[in-house]
Amino acid sequence: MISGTSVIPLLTSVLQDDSEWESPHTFNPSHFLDEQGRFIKRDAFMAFSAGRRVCLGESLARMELFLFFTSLLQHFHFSPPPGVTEDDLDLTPSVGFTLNPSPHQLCAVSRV
Ligand code: HEM
Repeated sequence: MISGTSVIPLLTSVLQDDSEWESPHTFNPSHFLDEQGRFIKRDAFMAFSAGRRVCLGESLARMELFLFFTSLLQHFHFSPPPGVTEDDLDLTPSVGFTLNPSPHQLCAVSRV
């Protein structure tokens, strides 16, 4: 490869690799749980890339996401709106520069 060539890694090649993930195209948090429900680290989860150009903000991003979501889940119970079941939810991502969830309505009921 010629020096100075721009390289754009396609992380979907590993993040959606069907030899690595049980259901690579669906939102499935169980990918990160063993049979006992304990967290497992998956080497194929490379959302922050790897090597020399790995994300410099990885630890900050992981800490922020942990604090943000645990704090929400400790304070609220989330559910679909009345009349909608979890099976009715369409979790197909909208495709853009990144994969985003499509807009949903939900109820957040205070736990306290
Ligand atoms: C969920 C959140 C984040 C994700 C998924 C993410 C993902 C990534 C990825 C995949 C790259 C490599 C891009 C490439 O191929 O060159 C990258 C680079 C980078 N990220 Fe993040 N990032 C996140 C949050 C952050 C935060 C919070 C910061 C800083 C506060 C940050 C700072 C950087 C920097 C400076 C680079 C460039 C590193 C380099 O090329 O030397 N990122 N990020």
